[in-house]
Amino acid sequence: MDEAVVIAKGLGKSFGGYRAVEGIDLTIPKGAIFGVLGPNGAGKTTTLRMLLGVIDPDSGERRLLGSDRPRSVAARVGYLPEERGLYPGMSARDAIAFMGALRGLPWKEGRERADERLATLGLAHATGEKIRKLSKGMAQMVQVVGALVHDPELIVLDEPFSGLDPVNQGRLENLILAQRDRGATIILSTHVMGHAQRLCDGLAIIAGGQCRFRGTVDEARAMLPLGVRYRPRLTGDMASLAAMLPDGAEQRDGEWHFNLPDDGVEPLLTALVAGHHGVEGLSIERPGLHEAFVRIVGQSRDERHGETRT
Ligand SMILES: Nc1ncnc2c1ncn2[C@@H]1O[C@H](COP(=O)(O)OP(=O)(O)OP(=O)(O)O)[C@@H](O)[C@H]1O
Repeated sequence: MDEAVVIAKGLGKSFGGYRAVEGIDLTIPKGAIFGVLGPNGAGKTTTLRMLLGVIDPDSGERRLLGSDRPRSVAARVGYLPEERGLYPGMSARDAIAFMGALRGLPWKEGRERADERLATLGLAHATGEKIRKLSKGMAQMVQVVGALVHDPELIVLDEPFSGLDPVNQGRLENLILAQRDRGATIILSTHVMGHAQRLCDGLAIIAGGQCRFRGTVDEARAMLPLGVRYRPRLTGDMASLAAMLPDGAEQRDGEWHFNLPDDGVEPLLTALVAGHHGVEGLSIERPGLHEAFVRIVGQSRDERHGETRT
């Protein structure tokens, strides 16, 4: 069996007296799209930087592509850092070729790939433009293409969707899926659950510097009970309607939302119909990753309540 592309055990890092990351364990198999999710300040970027060897952990160990010296395998890695930046005077084509050259790709090959890959993304018009003339989102797409131009085995994208319009977000999702299809492993950090739900084979949710969940999207969603959305046909006496619904039921936009009762929805429906509230709409749904994320992160906030940063 192939060794996992990334193995981290007990990674931790302090800045001054502040423990930004503590005890992160990760195993990311070859060919996976792996999401590192978490709210602002959770420790995502710090974790990615430790995995890549941009900074060293002060506790724990990591192996990247079989090496415990991540920088020694940098040519096999593509990295989009959180801080974006390209030379403004370069054309998009040359900026991409330059990033490839830094990772060992011959200049001519880099320029050819730049043209070809921007065209595949529907961005052929950008290739001869100077970076300073591109919009922020377009420059970011160029930087993503540059990070991948040498066909790395491992791709690490820190918040790759931030600042992109919906069309470019869709292009980037397709690009990430195409990279997995060619056999690359992708790690991406985000706090936008929609992207993670569509793309990720596995994920870690980090909050307060610690890993709060590791598993698949479906496993995260299965942590919450099924949800019911109920729209009454006749609203009538709201107090009597609300009294029939399970504890915690909330009304939003004319619909009631609550957890599926243990005995199912049938006894409740019978009571609602008998109580002259009727049923105009009813659905039973698995909660999304968004709800699971809010629950997991909320719990970790409650646990850390009262801690202060020194
Ligand atoms: N070089 C540094 N010096 C001091 N504190 C730092 C440094 N880098 C990160 N931190 C702190 O460590 C914590 C984690 O930061 P990090 O950037 O890893 O979070 P993040 O999850 O990537 O957040 P965001 O989603 O906002 O980018 C934060 O409290 C941050 O202020």
